[in-house]
Amino acid sequence: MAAQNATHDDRTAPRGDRGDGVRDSEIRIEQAHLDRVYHRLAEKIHEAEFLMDDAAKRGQVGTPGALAERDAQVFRAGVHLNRLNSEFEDFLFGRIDLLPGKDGERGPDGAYTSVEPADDAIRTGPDGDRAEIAETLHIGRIGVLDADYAPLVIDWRAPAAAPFYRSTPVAPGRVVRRRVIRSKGRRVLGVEDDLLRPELSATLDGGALPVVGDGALMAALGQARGHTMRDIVASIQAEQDQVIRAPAASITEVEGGPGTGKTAVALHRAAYLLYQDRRRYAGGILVVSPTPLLVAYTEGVLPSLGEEGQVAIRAVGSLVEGAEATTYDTPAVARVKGSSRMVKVLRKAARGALELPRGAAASAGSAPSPSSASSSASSSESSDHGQLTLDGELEAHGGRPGAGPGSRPGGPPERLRVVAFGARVELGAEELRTIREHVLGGTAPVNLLRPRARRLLLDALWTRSGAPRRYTDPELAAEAREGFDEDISSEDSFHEFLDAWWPELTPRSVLAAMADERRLNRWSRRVLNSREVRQVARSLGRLGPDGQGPLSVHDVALLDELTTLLGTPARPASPREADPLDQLTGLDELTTYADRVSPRRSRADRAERERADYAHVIVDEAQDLTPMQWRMIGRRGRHATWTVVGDPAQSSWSDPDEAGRARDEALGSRPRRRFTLTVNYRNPAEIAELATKVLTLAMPGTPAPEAVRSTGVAPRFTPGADGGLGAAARREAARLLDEVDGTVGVVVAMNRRAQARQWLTGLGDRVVALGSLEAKGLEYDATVVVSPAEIADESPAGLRVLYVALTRATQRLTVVSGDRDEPDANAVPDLLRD
Ligand SMILES: Nc1ncnc2c1ncn2[C@@H]1O[C@H](COP(=O)(O)OP(=O)(O)OP(=O)(O)O)[C@@H](O)[C@H]1O
Repeated sequence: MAAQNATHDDRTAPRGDRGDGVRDSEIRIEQAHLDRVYHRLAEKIHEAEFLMDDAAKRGQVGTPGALAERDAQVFRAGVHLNRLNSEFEDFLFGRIDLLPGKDGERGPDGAYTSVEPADDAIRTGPDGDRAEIAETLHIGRIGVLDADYAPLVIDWRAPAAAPFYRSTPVAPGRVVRRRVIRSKGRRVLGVEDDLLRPELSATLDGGALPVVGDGALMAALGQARGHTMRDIVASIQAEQDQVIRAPAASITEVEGGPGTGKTAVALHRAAYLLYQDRRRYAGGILVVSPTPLLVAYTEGVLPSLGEEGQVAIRAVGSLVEGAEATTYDTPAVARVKGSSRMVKVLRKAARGALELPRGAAASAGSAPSPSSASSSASSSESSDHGQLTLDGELEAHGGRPGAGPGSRPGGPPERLRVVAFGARVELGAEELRTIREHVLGGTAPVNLLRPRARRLLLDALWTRSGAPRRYTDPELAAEAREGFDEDISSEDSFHEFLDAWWPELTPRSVLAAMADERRLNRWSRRVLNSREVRQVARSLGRLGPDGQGPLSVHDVALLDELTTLLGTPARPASPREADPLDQLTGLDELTTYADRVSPRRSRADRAERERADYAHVIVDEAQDLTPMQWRMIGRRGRHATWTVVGDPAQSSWSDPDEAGRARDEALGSRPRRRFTLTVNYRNPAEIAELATKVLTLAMPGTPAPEAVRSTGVAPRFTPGADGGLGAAARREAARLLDEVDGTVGVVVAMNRRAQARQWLTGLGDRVVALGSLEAKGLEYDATVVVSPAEIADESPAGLRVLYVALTRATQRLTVVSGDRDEPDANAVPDLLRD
């Protein structure tokens, strides 16, 4: 739209406004329409309530058929009622006034399908071009038809609503006036118009077409920011609309600089896809976000668009069930853990962990002994010689007296002894090792190899017993073998031996076992250097011997890789919870109303647990994903279509080429459709200009998006040198809190996070302290960026991280410079000078 082509000055007076009289009368017109819509909604709600009531009465009949019918009817009515009620607030937001269409045909939703004006729509004359408005469409969050099935409101995602977003003064199609309606509850508060054919004298119902205000975009951008993102449904711009409505086939890639609406567009696309093909996407849409802060910030957008439940928004550190990252690794450790080199290391660890002391890597058993997992060099892996006899006797040399194999502190048992055919049969350490190596020879997941290992143990015992020599008749031999297997496998002690020798490994325990530097060194030979080994081992020490300690964001991708490498053995399904209705009717397949409309949370929880594969995956801030994270996300979208949004210039990952290869692998060879967003809706031109200096250093030659507005207020620089960073940051945050109505973010280097929270104590909840990596994707009315040099020096991708930090503000930016910034006399850091 017009706003994309020129920087708008917030200080100029609105164009096209013909005074309060016109505005008021236009508001009255829209109010009358909204009243009609509400009236119709009230009728629909009444219908839904009647259905619920009627269905409840039918339930009293008590026959299985009546109950089933009641249930289905209550469900339909309940969903309908919910939908109507939840969309009741502020759902009518747009209107377009159209010229007659070329063919003038109406589509299934009652709207004209043609986009171009009819040939005779515009009459040229000596006083200029004239035309009459042929049709008016109102756009809202859901579609509403009147009693005669004529559209009162068209769903924003319907094809007929597309011109509301797509039309521009350059390509207006049939749209003459595009209006955004602001309403709260039942009251229309305001209207903002864009005139898309300003040269045309258009009439509506015989009178001149009035135009009010200066367009909704500027009104939306000027609003104060809160702690959550708002939807942009009323002011989606043409280039954004193209992404939102792009066909879902294969892979949609979107690039764009800071503030170009990538996150907003990605979320609106999720809502659009569900509208387009609900059946297909009921399989689930996953939105992957870089941080829990961004998840919390964006979570409200989809519910505000009427979509919930089918879309899971997850931080990249929360993608594995039961794991929630709560810490960050240092950049050096993150670099190693995120690299695809870790695949090799983890493969070795997953197999090598079988050799560990029982408590160190197995799921079952008691807490590990002090000499296990995280203990360092002294934790020998084969000091114990526990053995087992099938007559139930355990001989534990070096173990605690009387302890079973599940709690022995040493390594796996080194001898298996059974009594068969009245004689003792034994497999020693060497044979056991040979069998293990043989079984581990393939690539199958370790936990799934246990049945094969068990079989080979039985084979070896059978051979060692001498039975093959005794039974020359194959039929007799087979029979005897069957009995032999049965006898041995039915003994508890054989199971205990197996549990100790081939325990079921858990990803967490294997990861914890990697905290032993010597062990990790062995598993990562020729892959990691000794410094890397030391750093990674030390960071994994945080997990504790049982692996239950806090996880870092990068640990989660390692856990996911281990989950695949280890495999999860099939378990008996847990019985479905008894439903009272089942007992009444015996109709097992019937899902009850209670099931379906039970609190959304439990349904979402269930879905999350069950879903390993999604129908569509949306990746936000894709530039930040490490190769290991791409592998993790790729596993969740093997059969999915994808939308991937990001900005290479904001990447905090140090090796874009390696990440690029992992991304290609995750997305596969399917065709890709690429879009670029070019307009910065967040930062005023003054802030964008400063940030561009860092962009030029970080990624020379990368074009910066064009800022759409200006505030006339330049960024402020202030010194915080000589240990005065905290005082200066606090003072500037307080000043900004006075200057803006909304939020203030104070962005510091990651290692100053805790300190920064202290600095801001007592300033209230409109101000937030953030580490540079946490600022990703967020925005504030005003920001204080503390010591750009500290942020830039923190990692190899530091300049790009600084670029992110500098582009978070919608109104004001203050930069506090520290000693490291080498500020000039005006406190401008070296990095930000021309
Ligand atoms: N068409 C629009 N109408 C109103 N506001 C918009 C529009 N497009 C974007 N915005 C606003 O601009 C801001 C930036 O949007 P968003 O966070 O989606 O950008 P982004 O490209 O993801 O930014 P970054 O890469 O910096 O994280 C948000 O406040 C968003 O609501």
